[in-house]
Amino acid sequence: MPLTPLTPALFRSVADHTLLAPGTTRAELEAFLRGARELGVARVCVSPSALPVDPGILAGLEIVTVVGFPSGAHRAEAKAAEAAIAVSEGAAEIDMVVNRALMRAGEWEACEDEIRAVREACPARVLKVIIESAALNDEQIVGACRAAAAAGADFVKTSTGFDPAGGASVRAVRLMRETVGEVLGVKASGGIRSAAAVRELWEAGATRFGVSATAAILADWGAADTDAGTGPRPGPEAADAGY
Ligand SMILES: O=C[C@H](O)COP(=O)(O)O
Repeated sequence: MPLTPLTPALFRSVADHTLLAPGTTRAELEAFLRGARELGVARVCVSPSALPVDPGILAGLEIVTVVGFPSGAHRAEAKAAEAAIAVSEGAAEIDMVVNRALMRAGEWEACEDEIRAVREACPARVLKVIIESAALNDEQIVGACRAAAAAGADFVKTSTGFDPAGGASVRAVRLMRETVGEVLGVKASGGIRSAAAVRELWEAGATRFGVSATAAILADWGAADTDAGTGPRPGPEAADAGY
């Protein structure tokens, strides 16, 4: 099947517009959410402590949050509890960081158990598994993707954006896509700063993007000349249509 061209409108429907900076104040969060509405994105990714968000301020934006973030070195029960609380406070999607020690040691059963514990804590929500691909070798990336699929995750995600090893790469996205086939989504995140980078990652198999530089990316795209700003936000069907 030919790849759907990634337009700015489609990008807005598959971008998780992100603010995960430690120390973000309530006023900064509100400014970020106002900016998200102006950008016309469908979804925002914020820290769990930012929840719940006043629906008046949220104005229909979907909430993605993170658990075990950013190190992943938390107990599985703690990650599951974080996910359950986030769901009760309005999160539509959960991005969990997997225990890196398990992936580096090839302890795939334990890795799968950890992901399943979070899966069971948020059964009706989209679950993404952050594997911090820049810190793993190919064999570890493949193992982590298989564990995520076996545990019932919806997406594998390249990076937290906070690891010195780096963020999303075309190579990792391609390997992750090859491993999960069309069954899971692949979220590219961390260090994505230009429209060209987004398009390259899309062509490599990414179907979702975690980006804090959303405004700069859209400006870079020349989106102001197309449908930026106050245009209609893509409906849920755009996000559900295999992206
Ligand atoms: O999960 C999303 C990442 O934290 C975003 O990273 P970024 O700030 O480099 O775009």
